[in-house]
Amino acid sequence: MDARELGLPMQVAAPEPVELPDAVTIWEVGPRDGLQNEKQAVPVEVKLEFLDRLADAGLSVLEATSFVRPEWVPQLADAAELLAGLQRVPGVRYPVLVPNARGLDRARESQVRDIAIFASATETFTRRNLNRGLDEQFGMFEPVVQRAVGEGLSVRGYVSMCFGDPWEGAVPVEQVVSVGKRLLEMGCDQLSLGDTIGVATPGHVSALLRGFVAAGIGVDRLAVHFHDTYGQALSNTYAALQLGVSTVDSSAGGLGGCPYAKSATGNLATEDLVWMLDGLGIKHGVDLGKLVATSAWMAEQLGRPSPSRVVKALSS
Ligand SMILES: CC(C)(COP(=O)([O-])OP(=O)([O-])OC[C@H]1O[C@@H](n2cnc3c(N)ncnc32)[C@H](O)[C@@H]1OP(=O)([O-])[O-])[C@@H](O)C(=O)NCCC(=O)NCCSC(=O)C[C@@](C)(O)CC(=O)[O-]
Repeated sequence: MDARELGLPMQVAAPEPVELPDAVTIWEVGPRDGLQNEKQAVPVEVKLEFLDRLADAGLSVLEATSFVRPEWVPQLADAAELLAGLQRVPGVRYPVLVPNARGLDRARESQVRDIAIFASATETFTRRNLNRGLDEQFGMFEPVVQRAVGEGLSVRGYVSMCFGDPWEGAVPVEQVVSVGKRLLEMGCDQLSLGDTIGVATPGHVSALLRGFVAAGIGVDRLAVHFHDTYGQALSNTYAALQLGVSTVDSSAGGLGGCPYAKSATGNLATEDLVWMLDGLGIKHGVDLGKLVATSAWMAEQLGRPSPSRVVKALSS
């Protein structure tokens, strides 16, 4: 797909910078977003070692897997087996994706404490990813969120296609804010704003975040989730940090992609993020050496090199 035919990237002027946060929570999505699109089966033992090594490297939030319909994402069909074998490290959270009541039942059977629902800002992607219409998705999520909150779970709400959609082109800020607002009103405690196909640029990121703030939603409730298709993930993250966002999603070694958005490539690499945060003096709690060794090991398991610049630079 050539995003320029869709009017992307959208040109939005960058705003005045504000102070950067002192510390950032890295929401590591490698085990879930990173592996969900792998063609070859990844053995559950490899996934477990991946999770253990990421925890040992100091990551405190590890998005472990998804309790989606196994036919839709076969790579994560082993979710229950994975969580049964997981040695949970105290202080580390292991959120999972849950789309519906059946997913929540399965997650609860696996003693999950943190879940994430995943909405889309566009009609087409909602249909492709959830087999539901844009409005219909809320009817699916609402009982899940209500029950999860009632049972004391934390609930994150993803919003996909926040910037551009491969079928619909540029996505208006108001459309994204409206979807995000509904998820927060439902009871989600945090939103993760996804650039699913990696077409955003820093000015567009600022405009979206300002749109949320103007709607009364503080940046403390927002996380950002960038894919690196056009090489903008790190600059986009910097734009979000400038506006006070302090939760950033990334994937060890830059693994990733969405099986229902073919133009989605890997996520922002956690190593690249850590390198930048180190340079800015922002705390994150991660041991970069251990993380790079983990991604180099994972690249061997998958039989291809990591796309992360920092992994390449530090493991050669
Ligand atoms: C939402 C559904 C389930 C609808 O899928 P559906 O086919 O419409 O399912 P249904 O509701 O019609 O149910 C049909 C059958 O599936 C079963 N079923 C139904 N749900 C489940 C479940 N949870 N676990 C196990 N089984 C399930 C259900 O019990 C029933 O079984 P039957 O009664 O016929 O025997 C499907 O579309 C789905 O699983 N979609 C997930 C797609 C996905 O995981 N995409 C990737 C994640 S999103 C992403 O990566 C983006 C993100 C988050 O990273 C941010 C960004 O980058 O933007």
